[in-house]
Formats: sequence, structure tokens, C-alpha cells
Amino acid sequence: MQQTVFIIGLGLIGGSLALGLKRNKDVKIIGYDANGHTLRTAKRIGVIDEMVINMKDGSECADVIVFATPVSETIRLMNELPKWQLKNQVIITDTGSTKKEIMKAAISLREKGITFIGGHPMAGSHKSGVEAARPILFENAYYLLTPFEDESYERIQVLIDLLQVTKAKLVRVGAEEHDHMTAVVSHFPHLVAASLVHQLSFENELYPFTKQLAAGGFRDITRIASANPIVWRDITLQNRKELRNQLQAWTNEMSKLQDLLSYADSSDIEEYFATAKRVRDDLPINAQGAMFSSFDLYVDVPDYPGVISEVTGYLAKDSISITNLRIVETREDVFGILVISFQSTDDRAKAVDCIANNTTYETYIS
Ligand SMILES: NC(=O)c1ccc[n+]([C@@H]2O[C@H](COP(=O)([O-])OP(=O)(O)OC[C@H]3O[C@@H](n4cnc5c(N)ncnc54)[C@H](O)[C@@H]3O)[C@@H](O)[C@H]2O)c1
Ligand SMILES: O=C(O)C(=O)CC1(C(=O)O)C=CC(O)C=C1
Repeated sequence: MQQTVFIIGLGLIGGSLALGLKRNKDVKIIGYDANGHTLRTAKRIGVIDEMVINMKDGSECADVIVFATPVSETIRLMNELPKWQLKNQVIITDTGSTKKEIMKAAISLREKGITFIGGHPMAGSHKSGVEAARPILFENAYYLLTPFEDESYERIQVLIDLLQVTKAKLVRVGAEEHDHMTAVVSHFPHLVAASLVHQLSFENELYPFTKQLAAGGFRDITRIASANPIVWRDITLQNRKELRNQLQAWTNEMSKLQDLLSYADSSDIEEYFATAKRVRDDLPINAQGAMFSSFDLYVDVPDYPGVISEVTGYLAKDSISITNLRIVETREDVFGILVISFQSTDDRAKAVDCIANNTTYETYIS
């Protein structure tokens, strides 16, 4: 049976969901974005099957409506829906990073007999926009659903059946619990990343050379500070209470660090790092999802013209797809390390063999 899915907001997440759902040939994707350029691009590059230029047209013919807009916009737009002639059995969902405020706003839909099931795919990136969308983004990632407690099993199952094709791990949680857990592993780390970048820019006024030294570590820990500020403004506003609690916990941890720096001996300091390493090493970072991972391979290449196309040429010859390519500059005067990203660990393993078979360059997995 054909299903029509209407996606509102065609950025990284709306676009990736559209591409993921399109793998099911019985699903037709209609898209809308407030940004005309994004909307036309989404149609041109085949992210959506059809575009509409207002929400009403898409909403009235949809079996499922998905909001993939910044969370404050989602709440504003949800309130528009009851004005239109929606299908009787329509299911409304969203992809927002917060859930409590959204579920609160959904009460008015529910009072009008409209089904709303909150959703949040726990995969993403610091990139935004439709060009960054990927069909595999949600594969193996947790995809949290926050239906109302007494939502009918059949209605939830319709949404689960639809989303299954993305290969995400669908898990049901309460909205409050959701906002607590995501504050710890997602929202607060974004505040920390932004604050480290602020700290660097302050430092930079006194020691302008410092920025040049911001190599792997600083770049890794602050990658997410490059995310869309509007998306993160809205998340922060909606999850303020949990974020204040996290900040208090962080402040307590920092004061422990103050003590460590002032009084601790070398074994206590080593133990501090060792405990963190144990916990960090146990995180499931090699699977996409709980943490987004792009399966990077570091290649130590010599500095001569054409070396990058030489390496990518060998990979192309063996039909190994790459998703990204960059040079990590560790020193200004020395050619950096070539970092090639792959879609899967399998592709990366094939690349290691391919480079070993064709060159003498050393490869590393971080
Ligand atoms: N970026 C991530 O890593 C990530 C991960 C999971 C969930 N989310 C959530 O998914 C949602 C979308 O985030 P994104 O990363 O795709 O952002 P994005 O900036 O890539 O895309 C958002 C899109 O929404 C459009 N938009 C904004 N206001 C609109 C309106 N009134 N009507 C129609 N379109 C509108 C924008 O033009 C843009 O194309 C957010 O709620 C975010 O919290 C983000
Ligand atoms: O990988 C990233 O860049 C992300 O920030 C993705 C991330 C996260 O914090 O893990 C961001 C927001 C979400 O709602 C879910 C995933």
C-alpha cells in the first residue's frame, strides 16, 4: 500500500530521513522548506519526489507528517495543522532533539483527535542543510520515540513500520527521561564545545599564535561547535532546566579538578585520566548512532603534488567509496596527514589493504 510522507524542513535530518524512507518504493515523499533554494535543491537532487510551496497542500494529502525543523519552529507549525483538512488516520511526528516541550504542545493536537508521536533520531552531524543529507545517516543509530503513554499500539506500529527501512534502532522512552539523557550525552557537550572555542578566542587576543597550534585534540573536542546556531539555540531554550543541572554537575567536577591540580599527587592525576579512558573506551563508538562516527583512516603521505589523487585513484580502482577527504595540519610547515572517511568499517578495512598493496604509505585508525 502506498504511503505519502510529508516532510517539513529539508535540512540534514529532514533530507536524510527522506532519502532513507525512499528506499521503500511504496513511500512517496513530499517536501516543504521555508527556504525556497533548499526546497528546489531537494527536488533537483532527488531528495524528495514532489515539492509543495505551502504546508497546507502537503499536509492535506499526507498519511504521515514529519517535522524536521528547529524545535521552536516545530511547536509553532504544529499549531497550524488543525486549520486544514488532514486525513483521518494521519500520524504526525517530528525529529526534534528535545521532547518535553514538543509533547506538551502536542496535547492540543491530541485533544482534536490527531495522533502525535514524538521522534528523535540520535544521529547527526555538525553539518546542516540538504546537501549534507545522507540515506545511511540513521543506520544502527538509536531512534527514540515518545508517544503519549496511552497511545494505541496499532498507531505506534504504523510509524515503526514506516521508519524500519532506515535501519535505525527504534526505542520508546518517556519525554522527560529523554530530555534528561540527551542533556547529558548531546546537549551539554555542545555547550562545552562552544565554551572551549570562546576560551580560545579570548586567549587568541593575547597570544595570536595559539590558534595555529589547535591541532587534533582541540579540533576533535570542538567539532560540534560548528553546528547550526539556530538549531542549538532552540534546543538550549527548550532544555534549559536539564542543562542548568548539567552545568552544576560540571562545575562540581571542575572544582574537583581544581583540588586535583592544587593538592593531588601523580598517582591521583594518573587515576583521573585512567578512569576517564576506561569509561570512554567502553562507549560504542564504532557503531553509528550512540555517537556519530565517520570511520576515518589516517594516511601518512609524503608531500608531493598529486599524492592525494594517487591514493584516491587506487581506492576508485578497487571501487571503494569515500565520504570525505581532508588534510589534518599538525604543523604549518609540514604537509599534514591525509584523513579519508568511509561509510562503514568494511570499506575502511578494504582501503587499508588497497593502500598497502599499492603504496608504502602507513595507515592508522585513530
Ligand atoms: N543536526 C543534528 O545532528 C540533529 C540530529 C538529530 C535531530 N536533530 C533535530 O532535527 C531538526 C532539524 O535539524 P537539522 O540538523 O536538519 O537542521 P538544518 O539546519 O540542517 O535544517 C533545518 C531546515 O528547516 C528549515 N526550516 C526552518 N524553519 C522552517 C519553517 N518555518 N518551515 C519550513 N522549514 C523550515 C530550514 O530552512 C532548514 O532547511 C531539529 O529539530 C534538530 O533538533 C538534529
Ligand atoms: O554528531 C554530531 O555532530 C551531533 O551533534 C549529533 C547529535 C549528538 O549530539 O550526538 C546532535 C543532536 C542530536 O539531536 C543527535 C545527535
